[in-house]
Amino acid sequence: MATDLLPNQAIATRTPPPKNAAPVNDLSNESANDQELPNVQETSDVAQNSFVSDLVELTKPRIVMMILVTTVATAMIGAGGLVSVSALVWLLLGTAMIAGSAGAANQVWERVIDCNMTRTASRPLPGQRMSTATAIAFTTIIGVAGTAVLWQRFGITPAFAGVATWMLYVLVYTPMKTRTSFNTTVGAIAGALPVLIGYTACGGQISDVTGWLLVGVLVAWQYPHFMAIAWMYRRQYDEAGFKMSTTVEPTGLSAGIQAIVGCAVLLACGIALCFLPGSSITAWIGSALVVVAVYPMLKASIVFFGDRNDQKARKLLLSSLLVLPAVLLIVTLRVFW
Ligand code: HEM
Ligand SMILES: CC(C)=CCC/C(C)=C/CC/C(C)=C/COP(=O)(O)OP(=O)(O)O
Repeated sequence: MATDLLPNQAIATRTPPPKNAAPVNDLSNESANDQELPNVQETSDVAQNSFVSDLVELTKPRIVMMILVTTVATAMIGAGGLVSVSALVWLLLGTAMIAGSAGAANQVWERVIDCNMTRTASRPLPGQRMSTATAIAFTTIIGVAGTAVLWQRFGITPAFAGVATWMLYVLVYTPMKTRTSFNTTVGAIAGALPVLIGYTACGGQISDVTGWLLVGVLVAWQYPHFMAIAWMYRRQYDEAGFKMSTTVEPTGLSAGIQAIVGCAVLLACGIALCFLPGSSITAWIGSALVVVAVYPMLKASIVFFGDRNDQKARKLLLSSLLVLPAVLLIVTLRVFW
């Protein structure tokens, strides 16, 4: 079973210790008495550090970090300018806690099926490094805390956007993953709704076209982003019983088309955001920059569509991780031009 790994996976993937593995300081082993045993403090420090790192891993930190990037951009777009440091700190803290809670709840839900994929088997729950009760307590605490921070500091709208995203991702998208490949569309909406947290927290209205165009940017971006991943891990998804575009249509042609269409819609939303404040030379410059920013991902999508292999898919994934921040930077700068 091919197990292409994302760069970080090579580090993150570790096989859980066999159930009957002797404990680290097994004093029944004679030779152990002759060796310098690590002192209790060192052992407990290591255990504490690994527990904390497992809690962080439960939140899907790299996805949360990118969500926070979108939050900073959409907050400034909603504010029509700079946002105070204190507001930004509370906004990022609240969003990170809700997003992390969603990621952790997803891992609680998938703790059994995650054992069936090399990519996810080393996570804290399938890796048996944390109890389900601890994970449930953790996701509840940070989810409630994050919602309270957003509600208290920014009002009910951004808090509601966060709770709605949480529920869509955990209670709708996650169970859909083993039933229909349409789950990706639901997941894309869940992954896009957080932009409304930053946008409405800092002055934007939920009825603004701008906010929904930003949602459109994120929804569109997730297709090239995930179709690359769906191809790279197609065998693992299929063997684990997930329904993804590349498992229900194994040639990958559908995945390639969805990636290209996602790039086209992303271009349209980005250009519309540049022209929304009015047609001007800066709108044309901004639009040209959006085209330049999206081009590498569009090219990678077309190349992947024409020649579907892991190497082309990895290039598409990596381009997606660069294109999103670039497009968000351009549409945010448009606020100041
Ligand atoms: C349909 C929606 C999405 C799906 C199905 C999806 C799926 C995935 C998967 C399976 C990975 C690999 C995770 C791993 O390393 O095991 C990944 C990586 C990543 N995703 Fe997404 N994702 C989606 C949307 C998003 C959104 C909305 C964001 C943030 C705005 C995001 C940011 C990232 C980042 C930064 C990585 C790279 C992490 C790394 O290098 O390991 N994704 N995504
Ligand atoms: C503010 C808030 C509630 C934010 C939450 C939004 C969020 C976590 C979006 C992630 C998007 C997404 C579908 C990730 C893939 O999950 P997956 O289950 O397909 O990934 P996996 O296969 O690696 O578990």
